[in-house]
Amino acid sequence: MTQWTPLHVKLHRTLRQRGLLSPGDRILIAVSGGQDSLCLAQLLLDLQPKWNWHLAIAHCDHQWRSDSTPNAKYVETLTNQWQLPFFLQTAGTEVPHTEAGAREWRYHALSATAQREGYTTLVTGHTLSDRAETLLFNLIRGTGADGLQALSWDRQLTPNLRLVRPLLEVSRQETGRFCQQREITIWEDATNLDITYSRNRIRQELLPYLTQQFNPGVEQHLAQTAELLRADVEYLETQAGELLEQAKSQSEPIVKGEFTQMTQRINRRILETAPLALQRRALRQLLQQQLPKAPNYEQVEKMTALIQAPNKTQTDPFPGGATARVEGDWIILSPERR
Ligand SMILES: Nc1ncnc2c1ncn2[C@@H]1O[C@H](COP(=O)(O)OP(=O)(O)OP(=O)(O)O)[C@@H](O)[C@H]1O
Repeated sequence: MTQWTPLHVKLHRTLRQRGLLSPGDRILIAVSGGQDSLCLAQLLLDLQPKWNWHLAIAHCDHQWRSDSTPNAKYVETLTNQWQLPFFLQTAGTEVPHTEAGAREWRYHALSATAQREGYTTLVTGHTLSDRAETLLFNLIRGTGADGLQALSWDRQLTPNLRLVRPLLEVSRQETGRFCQQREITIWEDATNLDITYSRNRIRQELLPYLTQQFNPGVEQHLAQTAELLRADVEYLETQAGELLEQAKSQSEPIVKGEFTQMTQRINRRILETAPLALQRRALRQLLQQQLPKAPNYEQVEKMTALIQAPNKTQTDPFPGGATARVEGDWIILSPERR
């Protein structure tokens, strides 16, 4: 059996303490060929005899880079050496050549493979370094605590499939060192070096600058901040959900075409007594439930202002045409302008 390193011990402990994986789980590992996901695959393989998992590897070929086919072949060869099942998904021409478009297709393809092949957990190689970068990226674009806590340990993707990120306490430096020690060849993704992407500039320029000029532990500290915010956000979201339920009264269904849309009546007097943080979150949850697109900062602020606004105040239409207005003690959100 492979000699356990401190990294094996750390991962084993994280998995147990956080209840991320269970013995006997059927786990699909998303492997790009980069150092993080290769490190994850090798670590899980080393831990497998203790946990009795059923492991398999999935790779998504975006057909985007000129080396994408040999990249996929390389992951397949390694998988064969590891004697694990291998699943490849190749993108068609319809997949947009943007980071966001590629990501969306990838999660969709990975989920579809997992469900088809009967895997109940999908794991990715996101690290502490990704968490720090995501926090900075979202901070610069403007976000509340929700954006800063980005990258959770686990999330239900569908009723039968959970996404788990076991390496969120491991840095990119550690995954690099591990691959070197184990002599695992890393497939270098040339687009990672392209600093025209803001994410790469954060990785290549901003974080090294902050580390040298401000604090050598900045990456770790940012990741810890993300972890603290995660628990805060979870708590606040639960409280806001309860507040919203209290403030909601009868809903009046309106039949419109083949769709049934809801007019929501929200009691302002109940919202008024709650702290501003919960008022905002409760109304954002309401807008999320009712609008076709996630509401932005201004839209949530407009709704929140209605709590104290004079009677008959009305908002401009939200995307999709819904408007909100004040009637006495109530905020009324209706699917269309009156
Ligand atoms: N082509 C791929 N095939 C399979 N898995 C992949 C692929 N690309 C990325 N992954 C998985 O996603 C993890 C994160 O990769 P990366 O940071 O490049 O993506 P990202 O777009 O920033 O991810 P996310 O949007 O989910 O934060 C990898 O460690 C790996 O597990």
